[in-house]
Amino acid sequence: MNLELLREERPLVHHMTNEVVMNFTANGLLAFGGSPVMAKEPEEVEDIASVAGALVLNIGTVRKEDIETMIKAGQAANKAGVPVLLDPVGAGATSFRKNAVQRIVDEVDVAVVKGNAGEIAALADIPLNVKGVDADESGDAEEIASRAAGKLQTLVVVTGETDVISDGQERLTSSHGTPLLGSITGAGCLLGSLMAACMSVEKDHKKAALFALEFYNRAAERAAKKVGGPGTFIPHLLDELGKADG
Ligand SMILES: Nc1ncnc2c1ncn2[C@@H]1O[C@H](COP(=O)(O)OP(=O)(O)O)[C@@H](O)[C@H]1O
Ligand SMILES: Cc1ncsc1CCOP(=O)(O)O
Ligand SMILES: [Mg+2]
Repeated sequence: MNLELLREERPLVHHMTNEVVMNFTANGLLAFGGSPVMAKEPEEVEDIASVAGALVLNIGTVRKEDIETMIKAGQAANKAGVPVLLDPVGAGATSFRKNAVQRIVDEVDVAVVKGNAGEIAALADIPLNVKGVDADESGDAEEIASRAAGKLQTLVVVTGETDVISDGQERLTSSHGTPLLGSITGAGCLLGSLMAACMSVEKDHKKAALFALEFYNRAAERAAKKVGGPGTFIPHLLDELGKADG
């Protein structure tokens, strides 16, 4: 994965995402070196998705009518060879969300599904306690990732204290990061944006996902050393995302 190339190209990442994290995600992706655009108007999503470097579909505050639009955008991305990342926010919380994800993966060729353990477990039909958009960390993330990858037939990323990437056969794990990421909203959503930006320049999506995970979590570790709590963590995280890895 060539970060210099990404920063030169500044890939456009089309987001159809939730209202909670739009600003934070846009700032984080800009700091990292990508170019965010948030757009969900049915009349324009195909035009934007087909010229983007990657498309993020995030169901955090999705409404019934948005699902059709996401599918439309996803299919336009597929036609143009633009990779699609799906973040199944809160998928374990309601059957509406779980069904929304199922419809999207049935109708769109999704390259990566990235979520926390509770969300991905729900998609793999593994029972776990889920409270809203936050994860229950009691499950076996490796097992959850493998089962979900098999069921969804996509690359799956399960986030948490240890992150797992699975394509159903091979599993990669990464244990960087800081618990402070769990004390701000949008930590997972921003990771998805960075991953999508990396997928636009690195066609081996497993490599792109691992690079994004490690880069992001190491930046968060450095930021955590400089702060006393979640309020000051956010600006330090943005600063660290703009630096070289290390
Ligand atoms: N306890 C933890 N220690 C270290 N890193 C964590 C911890 N919990 C989450 N992370 C990191 O925070 C980011 C968001 O993960 P997570 O909290 O699982 O997602 P979400 O915000 O979607 O629930 C990931 O990069 C993950 O590696
Ligand atoms: C709090 C909340 N509610 C609906 S979407 C959302 C943001 C979730 O962000 P993340 O999954 O990155 O924690
Ligand atoms: Mg999330």
